[in-house]
Amino acid sequence: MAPNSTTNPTKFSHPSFGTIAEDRVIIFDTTLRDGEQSPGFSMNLEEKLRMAESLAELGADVLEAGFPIASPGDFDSVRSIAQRFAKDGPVVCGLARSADADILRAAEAIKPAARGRIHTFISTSELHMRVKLRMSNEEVLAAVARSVALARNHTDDVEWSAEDGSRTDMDFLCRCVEAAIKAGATTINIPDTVGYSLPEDMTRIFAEVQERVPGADAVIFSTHNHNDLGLAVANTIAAIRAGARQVECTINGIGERAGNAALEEVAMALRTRGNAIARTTNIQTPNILRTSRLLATITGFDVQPNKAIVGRNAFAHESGIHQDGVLKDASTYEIMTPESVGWATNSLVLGKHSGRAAFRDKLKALGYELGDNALNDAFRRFKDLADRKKVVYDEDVSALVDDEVIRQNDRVKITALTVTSGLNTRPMAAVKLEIDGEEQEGIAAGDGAVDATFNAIRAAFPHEVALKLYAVQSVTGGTDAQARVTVRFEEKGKLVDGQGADTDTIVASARAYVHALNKLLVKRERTAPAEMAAPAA
Ligand SMILES: CC(=O)SCCNC(=O)CCNC(=O)[C@H](O)C(C)(C)COP(=O)(O)OP(=O)(O)OC[C@H]1O[C@@H](n2cnc3c(N)ncnc32)[C@H](O)[C@@H]1OP(=O)(O)O
Ligand SMILES: CC(C)C(=O)C(=O)O
Repeated sequence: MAPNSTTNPTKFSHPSFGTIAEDRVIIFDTTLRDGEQSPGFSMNLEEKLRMAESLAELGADVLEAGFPIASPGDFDSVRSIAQRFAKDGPVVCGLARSADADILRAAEAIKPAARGRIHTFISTSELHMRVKLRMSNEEVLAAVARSVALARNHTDDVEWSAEDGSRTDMDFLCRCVEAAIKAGATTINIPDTVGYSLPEDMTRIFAEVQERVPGADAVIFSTHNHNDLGLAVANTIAAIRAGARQVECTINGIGERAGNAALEEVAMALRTRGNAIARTTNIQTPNILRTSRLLATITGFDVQPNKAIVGRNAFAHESGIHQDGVLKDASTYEIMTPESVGWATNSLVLGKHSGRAAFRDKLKALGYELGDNALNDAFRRFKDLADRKKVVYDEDVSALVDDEVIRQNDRVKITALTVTSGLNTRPMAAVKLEIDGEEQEGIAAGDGAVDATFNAIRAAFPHEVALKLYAVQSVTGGTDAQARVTVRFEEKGKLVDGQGADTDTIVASARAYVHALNKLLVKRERTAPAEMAAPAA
């Protein structure tokens, strides 16, 4: 049994944290170091400082601020962050290879911090030692002892990592860990550097190392997982359950190649599945979203919409059955509240999979109260629109319902429209109108598709009217946006406006024309009831 497994928790005393509660997991954020190793994600000093501030507010316990030997800029960043947290705040950590120069540079960089850590590492897998380091086992063992001891001369808080630890021979890994502990390491990290492990590998490795290595119960074990197989968070949770007390993670899961375990996912897994995992963090989860967004703004890389916790769709529901469930009780489809991670609310996105419950709810929110028949008519048009349009925005719903409402008592209705137009073709339009219940057809040519359509309407329902205005406006953005068309007629000094909306501008134009025509008929009825609105032929 691992000495600090979930059934036998042990309290730790650590130079930077003192006694650590049995159920506490230390969050080691490496957004500014491993995260920055994502191609294209480099941050300048000012950006790193802003990010460090935000991570501290989020409640990260350790900030790995950079790799000081890598460049003067990296050194300055680590040093500036250490200066920022000179009185209190998170532990500030600098990374170093086992080389003396790396360790001395890291020591100098973290010096101003109230609590500073040197994190030194060396590869322990047979492949890395042979091919990359070209060092023997004994040389690596000596480097472990030497680097940790040197780091301990500069700070009490020293972390040692076995790079490619998860692919390391277990006997050799245990010897290295023992050497690091003997030399004074206070945190031992066993990374899955290339994201190769399965959760059961993590369980085995962490349990075995803690069981076999003398002194293991006096240090904190840490887990650092890459996402090459999409298992970084799963492996992190498995390591925690096998006794790891520190997790290394990044905001939005950024990091070398496919990235690291995402801090927000680990923190929320621990919080949401508290009973099963029995571990907590200091993360102020309502700050998660804004920290994630700050990183996206700084790096210029948004997270994908379906990203857990912080993706645009993480609390959005599009399908009718889910929306209906969420409206009845959000817990039917939400395992955590949106507010708990910083979202203002969840969202019911209207689309072709939505049902009446969500549509009715949206109408209510937009201030419409429709009877059952009107609701059904509007819902039919909404489904038709949703089939043509990827996202149905609030403005689309308003335009659609307004269009429906204004047409309820129309005497003239457009029931069909066919238009042909193009290059070197005379535009032609054919319409079918229903006039007081009777169908009339009209065919006409025109100077363009809209002109032909208006002429065809006049052919089906002869009338003379002065067209004073024709205006098209896009309801939302995108080529699939609805067009909202306004036409204005003038008759005997009186003006009437008509509106029409549709994803097809010509259809919207025809609707607008017919709408204005209906209003004109009503106007005529009012001014000359005896003539009963005969069309002015
Ligand atoms: C798993 C990880 O994420 S480890 C961190 C990875 N991050 C980075 O590499 C980012 C910063 N790196 C850099 O700026 C540069 O690589 C530097 C400054 C560290 C080194 O630059 P250079 O001296 O030009 O060496 P280069 O990068 O070409 O090669 C790395 C050298 O470090 C050696 N090395 C690698 N890891 C270690 C280690 N833990 N301890 C000692 N030496 C190591 C390699 O064997 C190689 O040595 P060699 O040149 O004698 O063959
Ligand atoms: C330096 C170590 C911890 C690392 O980044 C890795 O192994 O992935």
